[in-house]
Formats: sequence, C-alpha cells, structure tokens
Amino acid sequence: MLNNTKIMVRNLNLFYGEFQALKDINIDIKENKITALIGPSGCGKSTFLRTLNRMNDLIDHVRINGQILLDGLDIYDSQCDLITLRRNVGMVFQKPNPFPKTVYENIAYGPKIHGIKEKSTLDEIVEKSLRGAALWDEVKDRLDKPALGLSGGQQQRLCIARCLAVEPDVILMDEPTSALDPISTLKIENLLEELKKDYTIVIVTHNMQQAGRVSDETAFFLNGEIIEMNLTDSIFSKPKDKRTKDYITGRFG
Ligand SMILES: Nc1ncnc2c1ncn2[C@@H]1O[C@H](COP(=O)(O)OP(=O)(O)OP(=O)(O)O)[C@@H](O)[C@H]1O
Repeated sequence: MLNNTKIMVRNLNLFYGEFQALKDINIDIKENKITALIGPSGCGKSTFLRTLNRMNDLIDHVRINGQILLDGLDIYDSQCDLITLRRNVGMVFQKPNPFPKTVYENIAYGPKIHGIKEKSTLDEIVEKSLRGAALWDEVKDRLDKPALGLSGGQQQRLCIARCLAVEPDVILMDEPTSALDPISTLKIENLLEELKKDYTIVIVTHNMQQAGRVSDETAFFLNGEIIEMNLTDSIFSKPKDKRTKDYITGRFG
C-alpha cells in the first residue's frame, strides 16, 4: 500500500443509538510508526481506537458505517474473522488487567488458545514476550508467582507482553500510563520506541508531553471529528487549526 499505510480509515461514522460519536473520520495510520490520538474528554478517542479491532461490536446499539482497511482488507466485511482480527490488532488498557494467574500463565494463555501446546515452545514465547516488554529481568525468577503481586508498572508491561505473545501487527493502547508513576511511565515510553520497530502502535493519551515524546504522528479529535492530523512535530510547533492550537496550549480540555 502507498506510504506504508497499515490502516486506512475512510468516511467512518459511529453512532451510540441516536448519538453520533464519530463523524466522517478519514485517516491513514502508518506502519511501524506511533500515532497519538489526543483531544478533550469525551471527544471520541477511545471509541475510535476500539473501532480498529471491532471492540465496539460488544456494545449494544452501536451502528458503524464507512471503511477501515487493515493491510487493504475491510475489517468490517462479513468475511473478516474476528478472532484473527483481534489477534492481529492487540489492545492494552488504561488500568493494568492481568489475569489472576501466574506471570507465566498470563503470557502463555493467548498462544495456548491459538493451539500451541508444546511446553518448550510456550517457554520460548513467554521469554521472548517478556523480553520484548522489557520485563524479563525483573520477573524471570518469579514466573510461577501470581501476576497480581507485581507492581502496577510491571503489571502494565506484563499486559504488553501478553499482547506481544500472540504476535500482533498493531497494538492499540488506551492511556496505558495514566495509572502509573513517572518512572514506570518512562519505562513504557522507552519501550514504545523499541516496539515500533516491529509493530504499528496507536496510543490515546491525555498527556501532551507524552504525545510529543513518543509519537510520530498525532491526530487531534474534537466532538467526534478529527480536526487535524499531521507529523507530531508539526502539530505541536505549528498547528494549522486554531482549535488544535488552543487545545495543545492548554486553553481548553
Ligand atoms: N457505550 C457507550 N454508550 C453510549 N455513549 C457512549 C458509550 N461510550 C462512549 N460514549 C459517548 O461517546 C462519546 C465519546 O466517548 P469516548 O470514550 O470515545 O471519548 P474519549 O475521547 O475517549 O474520552 P476520555 O478521554 O474521557 O476517555 C462521549 O460523549 C461518550 O459519552
């Protein structure tokens, strides 16, 4: 696809009942880049993020039209296999949500569901995923301990490792550091820089500095619309729309 576009969104509208939460969204999300979604509370960032792996399908009264092409294929097509889609497009949430199982089992769970049974293969996946999430050194001696005994920052990296274990192409992150302390936040921001070599990342953040630090491109949402999308440096240094400027300079939101 042109310009290394991984996800192409065209004329996307989403309604919760009568309420239109997304209005004619058109953006291209580039492969191996980090795209930040910013904007005031309630403007539709999380809703949009969830359209990218069809998590909104789980909500009643949602109506969606338009197109989202992942590697050129329409994810809302009736032929699209949801299990494969959610494997290809993983998600990390705001609050770390490990399963109440061991560290090892948290990572091995997904691969097992996808049919991998051999212990040595699972061991490899667990190590590789934990290394990929920059957590291996901290947990390699406690793989059989409960994941809920880890710190919040470790739990969030565990959730990232769990996501990596099924080998997605795209990782969606909904305010992944908002529940974490500054040091854990920095670890995850550094990790994102590493992960983008192998994955396409879309991140919702309320933290302007974070968007500026980690992302390559930024989309500014307001009232369900994308007001402006551009290279992050351009959005922050010379926003084209006054509303973008007002938001990033802290005048509202
Ligand atoms: N399940 C739902 N049913 C009805 N309305 C919803 C639902 N989820 C979200 N909305 C509404 O859709 C709009 C967009 O919400 P969304 O959570 O996507 O915004 P957001 O930009 O992510 O906000 P925040 O930054 O506060 O998380 C809001 O007006 C919200 O109230």
